Amino acid sequence: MVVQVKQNVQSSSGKMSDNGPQKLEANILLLGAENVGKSALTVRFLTRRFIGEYGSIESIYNHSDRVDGREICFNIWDSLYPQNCDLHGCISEKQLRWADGFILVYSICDRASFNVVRQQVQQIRQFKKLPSGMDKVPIIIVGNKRDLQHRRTVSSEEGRLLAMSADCGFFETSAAETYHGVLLVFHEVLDLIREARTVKKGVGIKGIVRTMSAVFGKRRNE
Ligand SMILES: Nc1nc2c(ncn2[C@@H]2O[C@H](COP(=O)(O)OP(=O)(O)OP(=O)(O)O)[C@@H](O)[C@H]2O)c(=O)[nH]1
Repeated sequence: MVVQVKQNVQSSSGKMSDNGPQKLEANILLLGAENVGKSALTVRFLTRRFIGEYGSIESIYNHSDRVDGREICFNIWDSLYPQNCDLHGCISEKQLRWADGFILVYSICDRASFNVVRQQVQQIRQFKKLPSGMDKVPIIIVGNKRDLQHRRTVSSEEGRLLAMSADCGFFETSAAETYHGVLLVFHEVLDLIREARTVKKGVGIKGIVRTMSAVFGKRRNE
């Protein structure tokens, strides 16, 4: 598999890290069947543009931006759906290891692509090894090509139900029509990654509950 690395604005190590309050680095993997708009969503997010044709090249893009006053380095892997699937289904072990968060894309006009997303959610939930302390992998499901309502074969309801049942975020959008909708998708996956990392560090809700229990428990024993 050839993965082309494109430097966009600033380079990075490709590994999720949190270097103090200034910089957060997040690896985001786009998955889904062929032709659903993975590249269109990625390019829209990176350049604000929809250029129509993207070719079939697998790329990892590095892009730095400020979100909520904090510098974020996005590493975005725009994948190709493989011809042959391996032990872990159609997501490689390398991809599973690399990603901090996943965007699973289908086309609202292509039921087969919706079924691919259904399988890929299961594969991620089954095979992605969670770093200790993290309780779930951040996943967003995206129904793309919302502008093609007249060709719709997957209802919004079905998309939402799948996302709910698999505990994922859900958006319907159109890479062709809206930059803002696409921005929301990437910011949401970033939020989920940040949340997961906070829980991992033990300062999330569970961590606070544990700390309070420890304090009050100790007082009771004094
Ligand atoms: N109408 C419409 N067309 C779209 C949209 N997003 C992508 N397309 C078109 O769908 C086709 C496939 O888009 P890509 O972004 O190359 O899809 P992909 O999932 O990266 O495809 P592979 O590289 O084969 O994996 C292109 O002709 C795009 O112009 C959208 O939101 N609306």
